[in-house]
Amino acid sequence: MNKLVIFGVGLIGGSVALALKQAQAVRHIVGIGRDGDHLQTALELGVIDEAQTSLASALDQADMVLIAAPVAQTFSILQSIAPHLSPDTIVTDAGSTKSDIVAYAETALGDRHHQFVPGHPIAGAEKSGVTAARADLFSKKNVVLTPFSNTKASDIGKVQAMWEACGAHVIKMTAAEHDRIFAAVSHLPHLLAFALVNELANRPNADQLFDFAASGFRDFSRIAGSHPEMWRDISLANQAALLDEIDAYQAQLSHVRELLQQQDGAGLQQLFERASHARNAWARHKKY
Ligand SMILES: NC(=O)c1ccc[n+]([C@@H]2O[C@H](COP(=O)([O-])OP(=O)(O)OC[C@H]3O[C@@H](n4cnc5c(N)ncnc54)[C@H](O)[C@@H]3O)[C@@H](O)[C@H]2O)c1
Ligand SMILES: O=C(O)C(=O)C[C@]1(C(=O)O)C=C[C@@H](O)C=C1
Repeated sequence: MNKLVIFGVGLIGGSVALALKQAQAVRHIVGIGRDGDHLQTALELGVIDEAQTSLASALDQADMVLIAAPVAQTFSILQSIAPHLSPDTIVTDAGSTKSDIVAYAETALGDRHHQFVPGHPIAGAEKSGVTAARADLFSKKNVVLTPFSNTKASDIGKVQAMWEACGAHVIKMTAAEHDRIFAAVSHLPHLLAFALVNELANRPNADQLFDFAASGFRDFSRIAGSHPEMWRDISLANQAALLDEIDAYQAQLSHVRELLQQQDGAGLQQLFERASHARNAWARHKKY
């Protein structure tokens, strides 16, 4: 690829840039950001080749545009690029939700929405910003694409090739299926971690509790250190699926509470065995 434009050069946008540079899969990367200082850091670190404030200059001769900003920013970013978008430029994104993004693309790009290929790399961290970016972040990780039915196969193929150059494996599904899956295995776990840490932090003896918290707490709560704006946007965008997951989790928690209240050791053991077996099987298979 000759020219890539990245909106949001943070953890994800920066890691894509580093991975593509390492693979020598791009000649020139232009960054556009909300915060000039962050973009300057990205330039100084050599993550991007050019920091731009002019959308017309940035989009001129661009092969691809990657939107890697919090998902609620996507609509205004798409609206701002629409007047400068040439028919040969492919637009994609890295947002953690997809039904909202698909709707944004249809509204903001109108009959040119087929130029947009929605995407989501299933890799990340609780750290944010370009200083946390890594060239190997997507190595052997999944990337989900939820393409429109009227997008050219060759355009989808270019986005797939971009992620494969980052070392990722690409899978396609519908946006609705994507949002249901990630509500269960990503969005709910983040909400639970935020809720637990918030509840403990509000207690009068929070300092004492955190002093004694060890590796169990560390592993459960790591993702509560994640970016608040990013997770606010994800939660609101995937509200319906997330509410269903909260209900299912609350029912399970009530069941555990009942077993405990009844001193039902056999019931608790059976539940813990099932969960432990499933978790260990996942870990063996995934090797994360
Ligand atoms: N962090 C993860 O684990 C992870 C994983 C997969 C996907 N994602 C998704 O990737 C996107 C980026 O997440 P991140 O972790 O890189 O966040 P980040 O905070 O590290 O980076 C986001 C960048 O976007 C910039 N930005 C915000 N609004 C903007 C706007 N209107 N125009 C241009 N730039 C803007 C911010 O200044 C920041 O530099 C989010 O949509 C998130 O849902 C995150
Ligand atoms: O490793 C982490 O910190 C993550 O939260 C990464 C994680 C995930 O839930 O697995 C978070 C959100 C993204 O959309 C994709 C990946």
